[in-house]
Amino acid sequence: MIAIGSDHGGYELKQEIIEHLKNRKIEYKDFGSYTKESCDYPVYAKKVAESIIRKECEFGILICGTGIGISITANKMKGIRAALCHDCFSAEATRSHNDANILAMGARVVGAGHALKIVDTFLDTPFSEDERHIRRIALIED
Ligand SMILES: O=C(CO)[C@H](O)[C@H](O)[C@H](O)COP(=O)(O)O
Repeated sequence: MIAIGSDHGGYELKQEIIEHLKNRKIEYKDFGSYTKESCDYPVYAKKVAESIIRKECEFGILICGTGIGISITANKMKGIRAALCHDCFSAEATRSHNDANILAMGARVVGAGHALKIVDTFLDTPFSEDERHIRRIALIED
């Protein structure tokens, strides 16, 4: 199950990603926002992060205008490793090396076509399970 959330700045891209997840038959839970009305990204970052901490969802996708505010917020929560990615190389590396559990993007930074490729790369790349990466993630958690 994928948790997805955005503020108003990310609302339209969120809806495009939801359509993409439906086409790929990937289950998702939409934590809002549900309109383009101005709202506060920390609210949605918290909802998505909590669903991962509860293990209700395996991964999260968070979108705001830049991806910055929403990823800063998510990373304040223990157990969350939110990666702000605007290219496929970073999306692959953060899954493989950091075992990132949230992908953050900025809808004012990246186009929808590219964003969908980044989503696919993130969701389709496994964690490497390499000892050095496990050690570094444990240091993050400490
Ligand atoms: O937190 C952000 C900046 O890193 C996001 O991009 C927000 O979406 C942005 O600040 C919202 O801006 P707005 O002027 O209220 O639309």
